[in-house]
Amino acid sequence: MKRTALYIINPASGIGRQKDLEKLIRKETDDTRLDIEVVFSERPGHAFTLSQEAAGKYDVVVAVGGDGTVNEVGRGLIHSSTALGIIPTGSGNGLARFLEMPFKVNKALEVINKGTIKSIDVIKLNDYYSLNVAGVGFDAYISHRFAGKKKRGPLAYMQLISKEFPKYKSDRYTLEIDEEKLELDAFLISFANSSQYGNNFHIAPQARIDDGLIDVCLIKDFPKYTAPALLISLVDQSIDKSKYDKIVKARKVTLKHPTPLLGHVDGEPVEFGKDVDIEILPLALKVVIPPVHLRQSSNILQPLMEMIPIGI
Ligand SMILES: Nc1ncnc2c1ncn2[C@@H]1O[C@H](COP(=O)(O)OP(=O)(O)OP(=O)(O)O)[C@@H](O)[C@H]1O
Repeated sequence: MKRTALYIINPASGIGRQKDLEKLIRKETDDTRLDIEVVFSERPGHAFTLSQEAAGKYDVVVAVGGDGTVNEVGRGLIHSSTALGIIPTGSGNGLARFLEMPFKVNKALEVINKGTIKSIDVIKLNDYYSLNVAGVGFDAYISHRFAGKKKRGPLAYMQLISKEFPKYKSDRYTLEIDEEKLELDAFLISFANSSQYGNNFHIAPQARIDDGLIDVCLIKDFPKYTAPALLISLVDQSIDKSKYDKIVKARKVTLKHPTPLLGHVDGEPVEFGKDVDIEILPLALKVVIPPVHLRQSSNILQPLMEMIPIGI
């Protein structure tokens, strides 16, 4: 039986390769298997509305964009029969990389034509939903600073990090992780569903997306001179071996702070308030994943290669 798919394109995501995507989607669709419709998100939050309206009506709703778009579209499909598809055209693409989605658009479209469906967990933080990684601390601070900047892409992001890092001071947080109570000075605290932020920076190397658990990553206060080693350990997936890192797997977490917390959810800046209640929603979202021959595990150079606009 033919499946139905709604493509939601975010024209503002990524590094400017969105033009002609609609044509390419129509050209590469196998219309013996799939009936498609294509729409564009018109403003922040619009992809969520479109996706929520489509939940239960289409077999697949495809997010064409980065982690922000994937979050908006995915959030609209939680606990529905409709699966999330991903055509990764953003600048970080954390969930797409974790799921080993191919990054060439024609290959990613083949995944939508042929892919299989798997259920994944979702993390709920107060009224927000994270499909990938959410948190507070330095990464959240950077997401707030990065929002609204005209210069996008991984290089602009790294530039901002190197400018802000020397000035940044760790903060004190109170947590209850399942039954364990904890107070600590942390550089950042991440709540990870997948293993990586995006661009192959792995904050939770052992995370599994369907284990019903949140990987709570506590990066403690560390001397600034150890930053290069920590950065390398994010890339080579060994941050969990650092003495400045503690990772705890949990179902439920409460985070408290004396003043309202700036946070991020899948890289998008949010404001959490003083208390954050975090819980896992096991297997709450269906996702289209690539069949084995289309899986692409990516290396650290790939994000740079994607900036060269050939081969889409
Ligand atoms: N038509 C639009 N105009 C402006 N912004 C939009 C529009 N549609 C969606 N958005 C917003 O664009 C933002 C960025 O999208 P997205 O995260 O997908 O791309 P990215 O930031 O390039 O990728 P990544 O998150 O992988 O780094 C999201 O916050 C989304 O709400």
